[in-house]
Amino acid sequence: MPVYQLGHVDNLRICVVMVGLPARGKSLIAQKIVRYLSWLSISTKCFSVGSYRRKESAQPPAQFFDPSNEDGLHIRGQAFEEAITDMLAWFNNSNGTVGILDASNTTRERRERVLKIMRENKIEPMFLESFCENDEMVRSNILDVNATSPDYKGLPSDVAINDMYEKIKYYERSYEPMELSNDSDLTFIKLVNVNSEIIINRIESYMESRIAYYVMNLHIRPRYIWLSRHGESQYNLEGKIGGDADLSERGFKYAQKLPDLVKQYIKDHEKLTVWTSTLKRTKQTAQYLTYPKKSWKALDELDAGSCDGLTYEEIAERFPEDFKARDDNKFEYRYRGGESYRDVIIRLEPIIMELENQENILIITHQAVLRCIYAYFMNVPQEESPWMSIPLHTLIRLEPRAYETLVTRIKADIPAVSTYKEKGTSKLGESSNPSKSMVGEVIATSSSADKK
Ligand SMILES: O=P(O)(O)OC[C@H]1O[C@@](CO)(OP(=O)(O)O)[C@@H](O)[C@@H]1O
Repeated sequence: MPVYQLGHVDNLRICVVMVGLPARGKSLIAQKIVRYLSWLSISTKCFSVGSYRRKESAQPPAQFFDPSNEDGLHIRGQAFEEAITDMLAWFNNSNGTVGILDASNTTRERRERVLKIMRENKIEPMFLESFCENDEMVRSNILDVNATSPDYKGLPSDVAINDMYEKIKYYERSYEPMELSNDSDLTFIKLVNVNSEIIINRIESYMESRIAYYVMNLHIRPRYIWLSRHGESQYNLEGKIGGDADLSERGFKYAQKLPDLVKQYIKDHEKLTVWTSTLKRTKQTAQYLTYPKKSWKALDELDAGSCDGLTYEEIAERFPEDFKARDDNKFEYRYRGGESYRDVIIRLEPIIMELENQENILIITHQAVLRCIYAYFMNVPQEESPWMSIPLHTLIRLEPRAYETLVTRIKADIPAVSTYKEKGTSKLGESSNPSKSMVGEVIATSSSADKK
Protein backbone atom coordinates (compact mmCIF):
# COMPACT_ATOMS: atom_id res chain seq x y z
CA MET A 1 0.00 0.00 0.00
CA PRO A 2 1.55 3.36 -0.90
CA VAL A 3 2.36 5.63 2.00
CA TYR A 4 0.71 9.02 1.69
CA GLN A 5 3.35 11.66 2.17
CA LEU A 6 2.62 15.31 1.72
CA GLY A 7 6.12 16.02 0.46
CA HIS A 8 5.73 13.73 -2.51
CA VAL A 9 2.40 14.96 -3.73
CA ASP A 10 3.61 17.64 -6.07
CA ASN A 11 7.31 16.88 -6.07
CA LEU A 12 8.23 20.51 -5.57
CA ARG A 13 11.18 22.04 -3.79
CA ILE A 14 10.25 25.21 -2.00
CA CYS A 15 12.31 27.94 -0.40
CA VAL A 16 10.30 29.92 2.13
CA VAL A 17 11.97 33.34 2.17
CA MET A 18 11.19 35.18 5.41
CA VAL A 19 10.77 38.95 5.08
CA GLY A 20 10.44 41.58 7.79
CA LEU A 21 12.10 43.95 10.21
CA PRO A 22 13.81 42.55 13.31
CA ALA A 23 11.49 41.53 16.18
CA ARG A 24 8.58 40.61 13.92
CA GLY A 25 8.51 36.96 14.99
CA LYS A 26 10.16 35.66 11.77
CA SER A 27 12.36 33.07 13.51
CA LEU A 28 9.44 31.88 15.55
CA ILE A 29 7.26 31.38 12.47
CA ALA A 30 10.17 29.69 10.66
CA GLN A 31 10.71 27.26 13.53
CA LYS A 32 7.03 26.46 13.76
CA ILE A 33 6.91 25.62 10.06
CA VAL A 34 9.94 23.34 10.51
CA ARG A 35 8.29 21.58 13.45
CA TYR A 36 4.96 21.18 11.64
CA LEU A 37 6.37 19.91 8.35
CA SER A 38 8.93 17.64 10.03
CA TRP A 39 6.12 16.13 12.09
CA LEU A 40 4.46 15.34 8.75
CA SER A 41 7.74 13.71 7.60
CA ILE A 42 8.45 16.44 5.07
CA SER A 43 12.15 17.10 4.94
CA THR A 44 12.44 20.72 6.11
CA LYS A 45 15.34 22.82 7.34
CA CYS A 46 15.80 26.41 8.44
CA PHE A 47 18.90 28.36 7.40
CA SER A 48 19.28 31.39 9.63
CA VAL A 49 21.54 34.05 8.15
CA GLY A 50 21.95 35.47 11.69
CA SER A 51 23.68 32.29 12.89
CA TYR A 52 26.10 32.39 9.93
CA ARG A 53 26.82 36.06 10.68
CA ARG A 54 27.45 35.26 14.36
CA LYS A 55 30.26 32.91 13.34
CA GLU A 56 32.06 35.96 11.96
CA SER A 57 31.33 38.53 14.63
CA ALA A 58 29.73 37.92 18.01
CA GLN A 59 27.44 40.50 19.58
CA PRO A 60 27.70 43.44 17.18
CA PRO A 61 26.31 46.76 18.41
CA ALA A 62 23.37 48.25 16.49
CA GLN A 63 25.68 50.41 14.30
CA PHE A 64 26.84 47.20 12.67
CA PHE A 65 23.47 47.19 10.86
CA ASP A 66 23.81 50.78 9.61
CA PRO A 67 23.44 50.47 5.79
CA SER A 68 26.47 52.77 5.44
CA ASN A 69 28.69 50.52 7.57
CA GLU A 70 30.95 48.83 4.97
CA ASP A 71 32.28 46.12 7.31
CA GLY A 72 28.81 45.29 8.51
CA LEU A 73 27.51 45.04 4.93
CA HIS A 74 30.39 42.81 3.92
CA ILE A 75 30.00 40.40 6.83
CA ARG A 76 26.25 40.25 6.42
CA GLY A 77 26.58 39.67 2.69
CA GLN A 78 29.01 36.86 3.32
CA ALA A 79 26.70 35.24 5.86
CA PHE A 80 23.85 35.43 3.33
CA GLU A 81 25.96 33.73 0.63
CA GLU A 82 27.04 30.97 3.01
CA ALA A 83 23.47 30.30 4.12
CA ILE A 84 22.29 30.10 0.49
CA THR A 85 25.18 27.81 -0.51
CA ASP A 86 24.42 25.45 2.37
CA MET A 87 20.73 25.50 1.55
CA LEU A 88 21.34 24.57 -2.09
CA ALA A 89 23.70 21.77 -1.04
CA TRP A 90 21.05 20.51 1.37
CA PHE A 91 18.36 20.54 -1.34
CA ASN A 92 20.61 18.58 -3.68
CA ASN A 93 22.41 16.19 -1.35
CA SER A 94 19.81 15.51 1.31
CA ASN A 95 16.69 15.49 -0.85
CA GLY A 96 15.34 18.55 0.91
CA THR A 97 11.75 19.58 0.23
CA VAL A 98 11.26 22.86 2.10
CA GLY A 99 14.19 25.13 2.98
CA ILE A 100 13.52 28.24 5.01
CA LEU A 101 15.74 31.29 4.61
CA ASP A 102 15.44 33.07 7.92
CA ALA A 103 16.73 36.59 7.36
CA SER A 104 15.22 40.07 7.10
CA ASN A 105 15.32 40.22 3.26
CA THR A 106 13.87 43.70 3.61
CA THR A 107 15.04 45.16 0.30
CA ARG A 108 13.67 44.40 -3.13
CA GLU A 109 17.22 44.01 -4.42
CA ARG A 110 17.94 41.24 -1.90
CA ARG A 111 14.69 39.48 -2.69
CA GLU A 112 15.40 39.61 -6.41
CA ARG A 113 18.75 38.00 -5.81
CA VAL A 114 17.14 35.15 -3.85
CA LEU A 115 14.51 34.79 -6.55
CA LYS A 116 17.13 34.51 -9.27
CA ILE A 117 19.22 31.92 -7.40
CA MET A 118 16.19 29.81 -6.54
CA ARG A 119 14.79 29.90 -10.08
CA GLU A 120 18.19 28.92 -11.52
CA ASN A 121 18.17 25.93 -9.20
CA LYS A 122 14.57 24.95 -9.93
CA ILE A 123 13.42 25.75 -6.42
CA GLU A 124 10.14 27.62 -5.97
CA PRO A 125 10.55 30.74 -3.85
CA MET A 126 7.68 31.58 -1.53
CA PHE A 127 8.01 34.85 0.36
CA LEU A 128 6.57 35.08 3.85
CA GLU A 129 6.50 38.56 5.28
CA SER A 130 5.69 39.39 8.87
CA PHE A 131 4.67 43.04 8.84
CA CYS A 132 3.87 44.66 12.14
CA GLU A 133 3.40 48.25 13.20
CA ASN A 134 1.69 47.52 16.47
CA ASP A 135 4.06 48.90 19.14
CA GLU A 136 2.90 46.52 21.83
CA MET A 137 3.46 43.44 19.64
CA VAL A 138 6.88 44.69 18.59
CA ARG A 139 7.83 45.33 22.22
CA SER A 140 6.72 41.88 23.29
CA ASN A 141 8.73 40.36 20.40
CA ILE A 142 11.74 42.42 21.45
CA LEU A 143 11.46 40.95 24.94
CA ASP A 144 11.32 37.43 23.45
CA VAL A 145 14.31 38.09 21.21
CA ASN A 146 16.15 39.63 24.13
CA ALA A 147 15.54 36.52 26.23
CA THR A 148 16.51 34.05 23.52
CA SER A 149 18.89 35.60 20.97
CA PRO A 150 22.58 34.75 21.30
CA ASP A 151 23.26 38.37 20.19
CA TYR A 152 22.12 39.62 23.57
CA LYS A 153 23.42 36.92 25.85
CA GLY A 154 24.96 38.42 28.98
CA LEU A 155 23.84 42.01 28.24
CA PRO A 156 21.67 43.88 30.77
CA SER A 157 18.15 43.83 29.38
CA ASP A 158 17.69 47.63 29.10
CA VAL A 159 20.89 47.85 27.05
CA ALA A 160 19.76 44.98 24.85
CA ILE A 161 16.28 46.44 24.33
CA ASN A 162 17.63 49.88 23.36
CA ASP A 163 20.12 48.28 21.02
CA MET A 164 17.34 46.32 19.38
CA TYR A 165 15.24 49.45 18.80
CA GLU A 166 18.27 51.14 17.27
CA LYS A 167 18.94 48.15 15.04
CA ILE A 168 15.31 48.26 13.85
CA LYS A 169 15.73 51.93 12.94
CA TYR A 170 18.68 51.10 10.69
CA TYR A 171 16.67 48.42 8.94
CA GLU A 172 13.71 50.75 8.53
CA ARG A 173 15.83 53.08 6.39
CA SER A 174 15.94 50.61 3.55
CA TYR A 175 12.81 48.52 4.24
CA GLU A 176 10.61 47.92 1.20
CA PRO A 177 7.56 45.94 2.35
CA MET A 178 5.97 43.56 -0.13
CA GLU A 179 3.03 45.06 -1.98
CA LEU A 180 0.54 43.62 -4.40
CA SER A 181 1.19 46.61 -6.66
CA ASN A 182 4.92 45.80 -6.98
CA ASP A 183 5.14 42.09 -6.28
CA SER A 184 2.08 40.69 -8.02
CA ASP A 185 4.20 38.20 -9.98
CA LEU A 186 5.64 36.63 -6.80
CA THR A 187 4.27 33.89 -4.58
CA PHE A 188 3.88 35.50 -1.18
CA ILE A 189 2.00 35.64 2.08
CA LYS A 190 1.97 38.84 4.03
CA LEU A 191 0.91 38.62 7.68
CA VAL A 192 -0.09 41.99 9.07
CA ASN A 193 0.06 42.23 12.88
CA VAL A 194 0.41 38.43 13.25
CA ASN A 195 -2.79 37.52 11.41
CA SER A 196 -5.22 40.39 11.80
CA GLU A 197 -4.90 40.83 8.04
CA ILE A 198 -3.42 38.32 5.62
CA ILE A 199 -2.55 38.94 1.99
CA ILE A 200 -1.99 35.88 -0.13
CA ASN A 201 -0.69 36.04 -3.66
CA ARG A 202 -0.11 33.32 -6.26
CA ILE A 203 -0.15 30.33 -3.93
CA GLU A 204 -0.22 27.58 -6.51
CA SER A 205 1.04 24.21 -5.31
CA TYR A 206 -0.52 21.98 -2.69
CA MET A 207 2.54 22.30 -0.43
CA GLU A 208 2.45 26.09 -0.61
CA SER A 209 -1.20 26.05 0.33
CA ARG A 210 -0.48 23.81 3.36
CA ILE A 211 2.17 26.25 4.56
CA ALA A 212 -0.11 29.24 3.92
CA TYR A 213 -3.00 27.64 5.74
CA TYR A 214 -0.76 26.72 8.67
CA VAL A 215 0.66 30.21 9.18
CA MET A 216 -2.83 31.69 8.83
CA ASN A 217 -3.90 29.62 11.83
CA LEU A 218 -1.06 30.66 14.14
CA HIS A 219 -1.80 32.98 17.01
CA ILE A 220 0.16 34.26 20.00
CA ARG A 221 -2.58 34.54 22.60
CA PRO A 222 -1.61 32.68 25.79
CA ARG A 223 -3.54 29.43 26.31
CA TYR A 224 -3.20 25.89 27.56
CA ILE A 225 -3.68 22.60 25.80
CA TRP A 226 -4.69 19.83 28.16
CA LEU A 227 -4.21 16.19 27.25
CA SER A 228 -5.53 13.11 28.97
CA ARG A 229 -5.99 9.51 28.07
CA HIS A 230 -9.45 8.12 28.84
CA GLY A 231 -9.85 6.47 32.23
CA GLU A 232 -8.79 2.83 32.56
CA SER A 233 -11.03 0.69 30.35
CA GLN A 234 -12.23 -2.93 30.68
CA TYR A 235 -9.93 -3.80 27.75
CA ASN A 236 -6.97 -2.10 29.49
CA LEU A 237 -7.65 -4.30 32.56
CA GLU A 238 -7.56 -7.41 30.39
CA GLY A 239 -4.49 -6.24 28.47
CA LYS A 240 -6.45 -6.16 25.18
CA ILE A 241 -5.84 -3.54 22.52
CA GLY A 242 -8.33 -1.62 20.40
CA GLY A 243 -12.07 -2.24 20.73
CA ASP A 244 -14.75 0.03 22.11
CA ALA A 245 -14.95 -1.06 25.74
CA ASP A 246 -16.52 0.75 28.69
CA LEU A 247 -14.46 2.24 31.47
CA SER A 248 -13.50 0.02 34.42
CA GLU A 249 -14.58 0.99 37.94
CA ARG A 250 -11.31 2.88 38.45
CA GLY A 251 -11.73 4.48 35.04
CA PHE A 252 -15.12 5.86 36.14
CA LYS A 253 -13.49 7.20 39.30
CA TYR A 254 -10.99 9.08 37.16
CA ALA A 255 -13.88 10.51 35.11
CA GLN A 256 -15.53 11.69 38.34
CA LYS A 257 -12.33 13.33 39.54
CA LEU A 258 -11.41 15.00 36.29
CA PRO A 259 -13.62 18.10 36.81
CA ASP A 260 -11.88 18.82 40.14
CA LEU A 261 -8.44 18.34 38.63
CA VAL A 262 -9.28 20.72 35.81
CA LYS A 263 -10.87 23.30 38.13
CA GLN A 264 -7.66 23.63 40.08
CA TYR A 265 -6.13 25.21 37.02
CA ILE A 266 -8.98 26.66 34.96
CA LYS A 267 -10.79 29.51 36.71
CA ASP A 268 -14.59 29.63 36.57
CA HIS A 269 -14.71 32.46 34.04
CA GLU A 270 -12.13 30.86 31.71
CA LYS A 271 -13.31 29.08 28.61
CA LEU A 272 -12.43 25.49 27.83
CA THR A 273 -13.61 23.13 25.11
CA VAL A 274 -13.36 19.37 25.51
CA TRP A 275 -12.53 17.19 22.53
CA THR A 276 -12.97 13.43 22.65
CA SER A 277 -12.76 10.62 20.14
CA THR A 278 -15.94 8.87 19.03
CA LEU A 279 -15.19 5.84 21.23
CA LYS A 280 -17.12 5.15 24.43
CA ARG A 281 -14.14 5.22 26.79
CA THR A 282 -13.25 8.84 25.97
CA LYS A 283 -16.86 10.06 26.04
CA GLN A 284 -17.45 8.35 29.39
CA THR A 285 -14.31 10.03 30.73
CA ALA A 286 -15.61 13.45 29.67
CA GLN A 287 -19.14 12.90 30.96
CA TYR A 288 -18.87 14.92 34.19
CA LEU A 289 -17.13 17.90 32.61
CA THR A 290 -19.56 20.75 32.08
CA TYR A 291 -17.67 22.52 29.27
CA PRO A 292 -18.71 22.44 25.60
CA LYS A 293 -17.72 19.14 23.97
CA LYS A 294 -16.94 17.94 20.50
CA SER A 295 -16.11 14.41 19.38
CA TRP A 296 -13.75 13.75 16.46
CA LYS A 297 -13.35 10.55 14.47
CA ALA A 298 -9.78 11.70 13.81
CA LEU A 299 -9.06 11.26 17.54
CA ASP A 300 -10.02 7.54 17.54
CA GLU A 301 -7.26 5.14 18.59
CA LEU A 302 -4.78 3.73 16.08
CA ASP A 303 -6.67 1.00 14.25
CA ALA A 304 -5.13 -2.36 15.14
CA GLY A 305 -6.84 -4.11 12.18
CA SER A 306 -6.82 -7.89 12.53
CA CYS A 307 -5.12 -7.59 15.95
CA ASP A 308 -8.01 -5.59 17.40
CA GLY A 309 -9.25 -7.19 20.62
CA LEU A 310 -6.10 -9.29 21.18
CA THR A 311 -3.49 -8.98 23.93
CA TYR A 312 0.16 -8.34 22.95
CA GLU A 313 0.93 -11.94 24.01
CA GLU A 314 -1.74 -13.29 21.66
CA ILE A 315 -0.38 -11.14 18.82
CA ALA A 316 3.16 -12.43 19.46
CA GLU A 317 1.82 -15.99 19.31
CA ARG A 318 -0.49 -15.68 16.30
CA PHE A 319 1.42 -13.16 14.20
CA PRO A 320 5.09 -13.49 15.31
CA GLU A 321 6.46 -11.80 12.16
CA ASP A 322 4.16 -8.84 12.54
CA PHE A 323 4.94 -8.59 16.22
CA LYS A 324 8.66 -8.39 15.46
CA ALA A 325 8.19 -6.00 12.54
CA ARG A 326 6.27 -3.61 14.77
CA ASP A 327 8.94 -3.72 17.47
CA ASP A 328 11.61 -3.13 14.82
CA ASN A 329 9.91 -0.08 13.35
CA LYS A 330 6.92 0.94 15.36
CA PHE A 331 6.43 4.25 13.55
CA GLU A 332 6.10 2.69 10.10
CA TYR A 333 4.52 -0.66 10.93
CA ARG A 334 0.92 -0.84 9.72
CA TYR A 335 -1.34 -3.46 11.30
CA ARG A 336 -2.93 -5.80 8.75
CA GLY A 337 -6.11 -4.02 7.75
CA GLY A 338 -5.27 -1.26 10.21
CA GLU A 339 -2.98 1.71 10.69
CA SER A 340 0.58 2.77 11.48
CA TYR A 341 1.69 5.74 13.59
CA ARG A 342 2.48 7.52 10.33
CA ASP A 343 -1.13 7.02 9.21
CA VAL A 344 -2.38 8.44 12.50
CA ILE A 345 -0.25 11.56 12.08
CA ILE A 346 -1.70 12.18 8.63
CA ARG A 347 -5.26 11.94 9.92
CA LEU A 348 -4.38 14.20 12.87
CA GLU A 349 -3.21 17.06 10.66
CA PRO A 350 -6.62 18.85 10.70
CA ILE A 351 -6.65 18.49 14.49
CA ILE A 352 -3.27 20.23 14.74
CA MET A 353 -4.43 23.02 12.40
CA GLU A 354 -7.53 23.53 14.49
CA LEU A 355 -5.52 23.38 17.73
CA GLU A 356 -3.16 26.11 16.53
CA ASN A 357 -6.17 28.30 15.93
CA GLN A 358 -7.99 27.60 19.22
CA GLU A 359 -7.60 28.78 22.80
CA ASN A 360 -7.96 26.42 25.85
CA ILE A 361 -8.71 22.86 24.78
CA LEU A 362 -8.79 19.59 26.74
CA ILE A 363 -8.29 16.54 24.54
CA ILE A 364 -9.36 13.18 25.93
CA THR A 365 -8.11 10.48 23.64
CA HIS A 366 -5.96 7.36 23.38
CA GLN A 367 -2.40 6.21 23.98
CA ALA A 368 -1.13 6.26 20.37
CA VAL A 369 -3.03 9.41 19.38
CA LEU A 370 -1.77 11.29 22.43
CA ARG A 371 1.78 10.28 21.63
CA CYS A 372 1.41 11.81 18.16
CA ILE A 373 -0.10 15.07 19.43
CA TYR A 374 2.48 15.33 22.21
CA ALA A 375 5.28 14.70 19.71
CA TYR A 376 4.12 17.67 17.62
CA PHE A 377 4.14 20.13 20.51
CA MET A 378 7.28 18.79 22.14
CA ASN A 379 9.24 18.23 18.94
CA VAL A 380 9.84 14.54 19.69
CA PRO A 381 11.68 12.66 16.91
CA GLN A 382 9.55 10.31 14.86
CA GLU A 383 11.29 7.09 15.89
CA GLU A 384 10.97 7.92 19.62
CA SER A 385 7.36 9.04 19.68
CA PRO A 386 5.65 5.58 19.59
CA TRP A 387 7.71 4.56 22.63
CA MET A 388 6.85 7.49 24.88
CA SER A 389 5.22 6.79 28.19
CA ILE A 390 1.79 8.41 28.52
CA PRO A 391 0.29 6.78 31.63
CA LEU A 392 -3.40 6.47 32.43
CA HIS A 393 -5.03 8.80 35.01
CA THR A 394 -2.60 11.62 34.39
CA LEU A 395 -3.49 15.04 33.09
CA ILE A 396 -0.89 16.76 30.95
CA ARG A 397 -0.82 20.52 30.54
CA LEU A 398 1.02 22.06 27.60
CA GLU A 399 1.76 25.75 27.55
CA PRO A 400 3.03 26.88 24.15
CA ARG A 401 5.43 29.81 24.60
CA ALA A 402 7.37 31.78 22.01
CA TYR A 403 10.36 29.46 21.69
CA GLU A 404 9.33 26.45 23.79
CA THR A 405 6.40 24.49 25.13
CA LEU A 406 6.21 23.99 28.88
CA VAL A 407 4.75 20.72 30.08
CA THR A 408 3.29 19.82 33.46
CA ARG A 409 2.02 16.36 34.38
CA ILE A 410 -0.66 16.19 37.04
CA LYS A 411 -1.41 12.81 38.47
CA ALA A 412 -4.81 11.76 39.80
CA ASP A 413 -4.72 9.62 42.91
CA ILE A 414 -6.38 6.65 41.27
CA PRO A 415 -4.42 3.50 40.45
CA ALA A 416 -4.55 2.04 36.94
CA VAL A 417 -2.93 -0.78 35.03
CA SER A 418 0.04 0.03 32.85
CA THR A 419 -0.59 -0.35 29.12
CA TYR A 420 3.08 0.26 28.31
CA LYS A 421 4.85 -2.53 26.43
CA GLU A 422 8.59 -2.28 26.09
CA LYS A 423 10.43 -3.28 22.94
CA GLY A 424 11.33 -6.98 22.78
CA THR A 425 8.67 -8.26 25.17
CA SER A 426 4.98 -9.02 24.98
CA LYS A 427 4.45 -8.32 28.69
CA LEU A 428 3.01 -5.06 29.96
CA GLY A 429 4.75 -2.86 32.55
CA GLU A 430 3.97 -2.53 36.24
CA SER A 431 0.61 -1.08 37.32
CA SER A 432 0.76 2.50 38.41
CA ASN A 433 -0.17 2.77 42.06
CA PRO A 434 0.06 6.33 43.21
CA SER A 435 0.15 5.31 46.91
CA LYS A 436 0.57 8.50 48.88
CA SER A 437 0.52 10.99 46.06
CA MET A 438 -2.05 13.75 46.44
CA VAL A 439 -4.85 14.53 44.03
CA GLY A 440 -3.64 17.07 41.53
CA GLU A 441 -0.03 16.56 42.48
CA VAL A 442 2.30 17.93 39.85
CA ILE A 443 4.67 15.10 39.11
CA ALA A 444 6.89 16.73 36.55
CA THR A 445 7.40 19.94 34.69
CA SER A 446 9.71 20.29 31.76
CA SER A 447 10.07 22.21 28.56
CA SER A 448 10.93 21.55 24.97
CA ALA A 449 12.70 24.50 23.46
CA ASP A 450 12.59 24.83 19.71
CA LYS A 451 16.21 25.53 18.96
CA LYS A 452 16.99 29.01 17.71
O1 LIG B 1 1.15 1.60 19.96
P1 LIG B 1 0.97 0.86 21.23
O2 LIG B 1 2.08 1.06 22.21
O3 LIG B 1 0.63 -0.56 21.02
O4 LIG B 1 -0.26 1.60 21.93
C1 LIG B 1 -1.53 1.67 21.31
C2 LIG B 1 -2.50 0.83 22.12
O5 LIG B 1 -2.84 1.50 23.31
C3 LIG B 1 -4.17 1.13 23.74
C4 LIG B 1 -4.10 0.50 25.09
O6 LIG B 1 -3.25 -0.61 25.08
O7 LIG B 1 -4.89 2.30 23.66
P2 LIG B 1 -6.08 2.97 24.56
O8 LIG B 1 -5.50 4.25 25.06
O9 LIG B 1 -7.19 3.24 23.61
O10 LIG B 1 -6.47 2.08 25.70
C5 LIG B 1 -4.64 0.16 22.63
O11 LIG B 1 -6.02 0.18 22.37
C6 LIG B 1 -3.82 0.59 21.45
O12 LIG B 1 -3.74 -0.35 20.41
